[in-house]
Amino acid sequence: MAHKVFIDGEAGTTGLQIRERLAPRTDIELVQVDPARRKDAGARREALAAADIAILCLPDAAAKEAVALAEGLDVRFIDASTAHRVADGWAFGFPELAPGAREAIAGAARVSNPGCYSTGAIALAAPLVAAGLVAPDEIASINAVSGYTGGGKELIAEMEAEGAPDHFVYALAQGHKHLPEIIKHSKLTRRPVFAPSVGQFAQGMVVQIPLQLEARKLADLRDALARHYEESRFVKVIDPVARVVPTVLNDTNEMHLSVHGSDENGCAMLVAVLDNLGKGASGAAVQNLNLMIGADEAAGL
Ligand SMILES: NC(=O)C1=CN([C@@H]2O[C@H](COP(=O)(O)OP(=O)(O)OC[C@H]3O[C@@H](n4cnc5c(N)ncnc54)[C@H](OP(=O)(O)O)[C@@H]3O)[C@@H](O)[C@H]2O)C=CC1
Ligand SMILES: CC(=O)N[C@@H](CCC(=O)OP(=O)(O)O)C(=O)O
Repeated sequence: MAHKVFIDGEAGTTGLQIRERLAPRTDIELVQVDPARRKDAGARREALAAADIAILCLPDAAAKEAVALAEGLDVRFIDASTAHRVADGWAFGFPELAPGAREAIAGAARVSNPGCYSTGAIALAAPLVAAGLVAPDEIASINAVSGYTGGGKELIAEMEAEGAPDHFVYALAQGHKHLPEIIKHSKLTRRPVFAPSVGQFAQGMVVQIPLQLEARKLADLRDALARHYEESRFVKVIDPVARVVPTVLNDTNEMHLSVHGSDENGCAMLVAVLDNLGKGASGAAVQNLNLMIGADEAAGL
């Protein structure tokens, strides 16, 4: 029997892309609300009651509201928002994070997806901290550039309007919403300075972590990442390239990690490339859904 899936927020950027990935599948039946009533609490509760799994593609407040609306119902959640990424009782939806993560997601009633920048930052930092190669207080800064769809419908409208900038940096006040999850799930003990930016392109991102090598060699870092991800179908450790282009993995659920720098100069740059709407959002949600329903992890991806 098909699994019933309700995408709450299916008219949004993340929701639409999840719907596109799920619509052709015969093992999934989409539960939908009349578009005119998509923000109506009663209509949403009816959809939640009819669903086995609800995927929340909503602003944080509306995601919390959806969980409250489902009180007493037997529906499992995948939340794409920031609302529950460091909350107790929620599995963190990054199957490649550590041994057991995949099984925890598969058996969970509530799964919270990582943010897009967080996916890149945690993918680089967590295995190196876990291996003892990077100290928990060592990562001083994280830099990133994202396509503008990362900001949802509002930022898309702004960046597609006449006179929009080619590039901007933001979140300079150091309150970016992804920092708590990056710290928690990478097991950092110091808050990194985070420098995200947005470019005049729709999808794709690069996340960078600079490091002083000290006694390490680049190969130590690269080998540890390669070992951690050797079984992964979506996360690959690749050779460094001279120019890192944020859009190369668009419309895929893949993420490429690479270790750049120079042993001679003593500096390293860890780099992650992903599609903010792929492995950074909609692809990750579908991967987690696959695990939760016991389907092939890569189905529809
Ligand atoms: N875009 C990205 O790259 C990523 C986004 N996310 C997260 O996913 C979530 C969705 O983001 P995104 O798709 O970009 O945002 P969008 O703004 O594109 O879409 C949000 C959707 O939610 C709908 N909505 C708002 N309030 C309610 C409500 N009370 N009930 C039902 N629907 C509601 C909106 O309706 P309306 O159409 O009327 O505006 C809109 O369709 C956010 O929490 C975001 O942080 C996570 C990772 C990456
Ligand atoms: C470009 C842009 O504006 N990006 C968003 C984050 C996108 C994202 O990942 O949203 P979630 O936190 O819900 O995952 C931001 O910086 O707020």
